[in-house]
Formats: sequence, C-alpha cells, structure tokens
Amino acid sequence: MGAPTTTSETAASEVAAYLQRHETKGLLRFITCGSVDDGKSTLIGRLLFESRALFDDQLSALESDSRRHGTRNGEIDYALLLDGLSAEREQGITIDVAYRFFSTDKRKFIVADCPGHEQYTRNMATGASTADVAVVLVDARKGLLAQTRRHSYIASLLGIRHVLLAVNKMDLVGFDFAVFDEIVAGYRELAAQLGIAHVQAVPLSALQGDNLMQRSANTPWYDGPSVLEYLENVDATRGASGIGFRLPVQWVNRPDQDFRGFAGTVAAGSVKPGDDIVVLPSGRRSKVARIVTAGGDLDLAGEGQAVTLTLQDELDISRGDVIADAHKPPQVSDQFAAHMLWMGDQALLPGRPYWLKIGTRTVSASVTEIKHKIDVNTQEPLAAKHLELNEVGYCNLYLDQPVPFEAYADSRTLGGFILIDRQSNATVAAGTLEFALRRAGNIHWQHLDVDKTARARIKGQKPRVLWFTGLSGSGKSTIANLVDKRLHGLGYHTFILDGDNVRHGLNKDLGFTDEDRVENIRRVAEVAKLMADAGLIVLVSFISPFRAERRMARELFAPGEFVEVFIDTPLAVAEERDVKGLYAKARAGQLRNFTGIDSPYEIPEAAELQLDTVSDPAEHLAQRVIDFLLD
Ligand SMILES: Nc1ncnc2c1ncn2[C@@H]1O[C@H](COP(=O)(O)OS(=O)(=O)O)[C@@H](OP(=O)(O)O)[C@H]1O
Ligand SMILES: Nc1ncnc2c1ncn2[C@@H]1O[C@H](COP(=O)(O)OP(=O)(O)O)[C@@H](O)[C@H]1O
Repeated sequence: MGAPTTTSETAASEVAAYLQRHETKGLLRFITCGSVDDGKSTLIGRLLFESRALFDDQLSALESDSRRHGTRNGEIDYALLLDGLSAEREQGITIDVAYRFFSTDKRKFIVADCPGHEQYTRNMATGASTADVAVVLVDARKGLLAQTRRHSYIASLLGIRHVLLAVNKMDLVGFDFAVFDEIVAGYRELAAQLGIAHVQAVPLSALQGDNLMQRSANTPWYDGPSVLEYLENVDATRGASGIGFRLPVQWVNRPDQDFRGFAGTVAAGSVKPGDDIVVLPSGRRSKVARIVTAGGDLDLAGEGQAVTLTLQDELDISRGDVIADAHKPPQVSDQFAAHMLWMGDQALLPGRPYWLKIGTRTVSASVTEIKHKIDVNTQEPLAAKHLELNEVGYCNLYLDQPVPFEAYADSRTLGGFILIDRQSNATVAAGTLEFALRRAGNIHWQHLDVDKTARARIKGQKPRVLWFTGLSGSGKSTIANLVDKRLHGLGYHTFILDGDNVRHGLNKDLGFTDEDRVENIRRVAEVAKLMADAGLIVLVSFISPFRAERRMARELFAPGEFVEVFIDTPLAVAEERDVKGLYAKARAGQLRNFTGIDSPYEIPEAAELQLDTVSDPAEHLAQRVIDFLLD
C-alpha cells in the first residue's frame, strides 16, 4: 500500500514492476455522502492517512491544526484534513466538493467529498456526475434520515449504481447486530425504489477503525468486506451499454492540407480502421481511415480513449458533431423529456432560453413545460411552475437545433447536459435526458410560396419590430401611439401590440409572476414575428422587464429588424404620474408583484434607442423613433 520503499536493497526490477502496476491499475471514482456529524470527514481523512497518501508537510500541518482546532485532545483530527478552509470550519460544514486522490497496491482512487448540508445539493450532484460508487454514511444511532434519501436519490439520478452503505459509529451502539440489520433492511427498500442495483452495507467505526481497512473483531457477526476491501474490489465498470461507437468531436485537427483529423474521447463502443461511420446531425457517411494517437496509430480504440480519427472521404465536420457507428447510429432530436437539478440562484423559468451543453456541443434551449418537481426527500411528484435552487424537476426541453443523443442510462456523456445562464454564464442546471419526444419528428415546416419579402415589397416597406420597453406609466403606449399615427399617415402598414390589450385576449390566462411574464413575452414575440412575416411594421408595447426575454425576442428576427426602444423614465416619475392608480395600490399592498415595487425591471444595456421622457416631450421622442426607422 502507498508509495514503494525505494531503498537500496529493493531490486530495480521490483521497482519497475511496481511502477508498471501503478501505471496500469484501475481508477475508481467515488463520492461520500452524509454530514460531518455522521463521521464522513473522519472516514475519508483516515482512508487517506492510512493509505499513506499524505505528504509530510500536510501531516505536520495537520498535527499543528489538531492542536489548535482539533476536538480530539491533541490527537490527530482526521476531519480537519477535509474541512480544508477555515471559513468552512467556522460554520462547521464543508461547503464545496473537495477532490482527493489516494492509491493502494490495487487501485487508484479519486474521492469527491460531498457536503451534507441541506443547501448544497448542487455540490453533491457535481461530484456524483463522474462517480461510479457512492459511500453513503449513516449514523448508527440515528438511522436513515431525510438526507440519506436525498443523497441516494441524487446519486441514482446521476447514474450511480453501486452504493456502499457505511453504518458508522457502531462502537456507540455496542456493535449491536440488530441495529445494523434494521438500518440495512430499511436502506435496501429505498435502494430498490431508486433502482440502485448494488448495495454493500458495512458496520463501521471510522473513528476507531473497525471494518475500515481490515475487518474488525468487534463485529464477529459480519462476514463482508472492510470499506477499503470493498473499494479495492468492487466491479463498477458499467459494462457495454449496447450502444455502438460514439465519438463527440472535440476539435478538428488540420495542421496542413494533407491531414484532417477529428479529435475526441471515445464515449461508447469501439472503432477500427475500415469501420463504416456516420456523422451526426448531418447524416454524412464515410469509413475510418486511421486511428491516430501520440503513441502511434491504433488498430482498435475503445471507451475512454482519446484519439484522432481520419476518414476516407473529405467530410465537413466540426466541433460538437458526433462520429458514430453507421449501423447503430444514435437518435437525433430537438425535443426531450429530462430530469434537471436546478443550481441557479434565480429560479428556472419555462420559456426562457439558456445555453445547453451536451457532449461537446452547445445549443440554445428552453424548458417548454415543467411536468412536476420531485421532493428530493420523499421522491414524491409535486406540481410546479418554476424550479428553485436545489430542486429537481421532470421537464420537457426544446432545443433550437437537433442534436445526437443517448438516454442518460446508456451514456453519461451523450445523455448528460448542463444549462448555462446566457447573461451570467453560470451553470444553472445539471440534467439527464430520458427520451426524445415523438412530436418533434412529426411537425414539419410548411413551405409558403408567398414569402415575407414578397409580402413586404407589395406594401413598399421593410418589416420591422419596434419593441418599446419600460416601467408601467413610463410612456410606452403614449409614444407608440404617436409613432403609429405618424407612420400610418405616411402610408405604412403597421400594427400595435399593447400589453394591456393582449392580456385581455390571447394572454388572459397570465398574471404577473416571473414565469407568467416570461410566457407573456414569449407569446407576444411569436405573434410579432408572424406579423413581421406578413410584412408589417409592428409596435410592441410591453413592460418586458427581463433582459433574457427581450434578447429571446430579438433573436427571432433578422439583424436590423428588431429595434429595442427603452422608454427611460425613473420610477419616481412613473409613480408620480400613476396614470392608472396602480402604484398607489401596489404601495398600499393591494397589488402584488408590481414592476419597480416588488418585481424587478432590468434596464436595457444596448437598446437601439433610449428615450428620456423627463427631458423631452412625447411628440419629440416619437419623431426620434420615426427618424431612426426611416433613416
Ligand atoms: N403587477 C403588475 N405589474 C406590472 N403591471 C401590471 C401589474 N398588474 C397590472 N398591471 C398592468 O398590466 C400592464 C403590464 O402588462 P405587460 O404585459 O406589459 O407586462 S409584462 O411585460 O408581462 O411585464 C401594465 O400596463 P402599462 O402601465 O401600460 O405598462 C399595468 O397596467
Ligand atoms: N415625455 C413623455 N413621454 C410619454 N409620456 C409622457 C411624457 N411626459 C408625460 N407623459 C405621460 O405619462 C403617461 C404615460 O402613460 P402610458 O403611455 O400609458 O405609459 P405605459 O404605456 O408605459 O404604461 C401619460 O399620461 C403621458 O401623458
């Protein structure tokens, strides 16, 4: 175990053999779930310590830390190894995923230490997404807790099929078999519900070391492996998933005219020179010419290997494409049912576009429907209009272009995705694709002979969307009306979509929650698009308070077609005007979610026009819009 003893009497060949073993020995990634109180940090600290993975300087730091902070009378406190940051220590919780490395003669290990605090489900998901085994810690005195269910659920959601149930603190229950047995029976029931196929339960005292490295004499009734034996021997290989060869292209390697290689890591199956392949989503076919690696060409490459393929034909392939077995290709779709764990500080709002990253591909995506959210403590489905931080939802997703994919159960690489906020670039969700929605393939674009250009030409104008945004009472309707009247007078074909009016008909089912506003704007943007397709100049006058939806609206149109007009009126001025008496009501608490009072307005950052209604009269501002349009 640990580093080889490189003393002079160690034969050189033994060292070579050791290094060889070390090079080729397998890697197991696991996560630990449970709280600091359950003894999680002690367990990992001790595993690391006893496998001699610690460097000397870490050790001496540990000893002095133990004297300062330790809770164990100057003895080494293993928990301090993991609760690395002092801020975390002060809170008494571990707040981030800490990755640790250690090795024994048999295996190398990467352990993701996942915090047990209620709020940090997202950290656990981060660790779980790459792990093969979850070590779930339970305090023998407390038994299974809500967090045990939650952690196990998230582990199963992210594809972990092997659980080591560590029933810790057995010393505090007198190594009583009955206590252990009851906890294990309860857990097996839970595991069956969650579809966790393999559970090994170990009666443990992480603190005293019982059944940690070796089996303990204190549990004569237990004949299973110690924690370390289990970790060293568990076969957590996923086995062939049955899907064919898949290579998500990471980059195209084209050093000169003669060489064109497609580099990536084999996500599933294996490949040989001469194999028939198909490139998706384009559907173009060829055969593998060579499998190139830094160490020379290969005759065969399998899952997990990083390679560069060259093909027999010149195909146009770019990053994000998937090269696949032509006889067993993946499905391609743009609509999915998916589970998502929400990690954003702002709630998930259906209809809002996010970036979706799957494999090596990034596309725009939105949630069309949250079917339900799932209580992570009980796995019960609950009705939901949005998802908050740490909530799990089952959703329908719509992508702006079709992507090749696999069900997550078959491939973590081609079935797992993350969502990224388009403003902040923060990762806001981790998700698993379940299946493609059939309707995607059944709806086709109807070709229209008379197109937008033809319709606009006959009207003698260019279609435009003038998008007026601003607070209630800022002056959107007043200015839009003036612009409309003048354009009409000049013979242009126009139409006004006004929030107050559209909300009486098409959108009468919507209120003023964030999610209803997102849907409100999505629908009106689609209507504006139809009107622009009809060749009209459309004036849209909605508060449209969120940048993300204004951007979504903009992206529906050709460059230059969408003109954002920010009616810039300070809240105090709009409130002073209070044309409809709504501000007074909102201030009196009779109207909830009122923009500017208890619902946000996100000021445009790059509007084509910014109109200051304090310094300029409405007529003047309307003329500026006309001048911009007719310029
Ligand atoms: N809670 C709350 N917040 C904001 N506005 C409210 C609210 N309740 C009713 N109203 C009236 O609805 C009009 C705004 O509707 P919009 O469709 O433009 O709003 S949004 O774009 O979906 O935010 C808005 O019209 P304008 O004053 O013309 O902007 C209000 O008259
Ligand atoms: N410069 C200005 N531009 C637009 N409206 C103004 C201006 N100055 C005062 N107002 C008044 O402010 C009010 C704006 O109301 P409205 O146009 O209904 O706003 P919104 O449609 O944004 O809710 C009107 O009563 C209008 O006469």
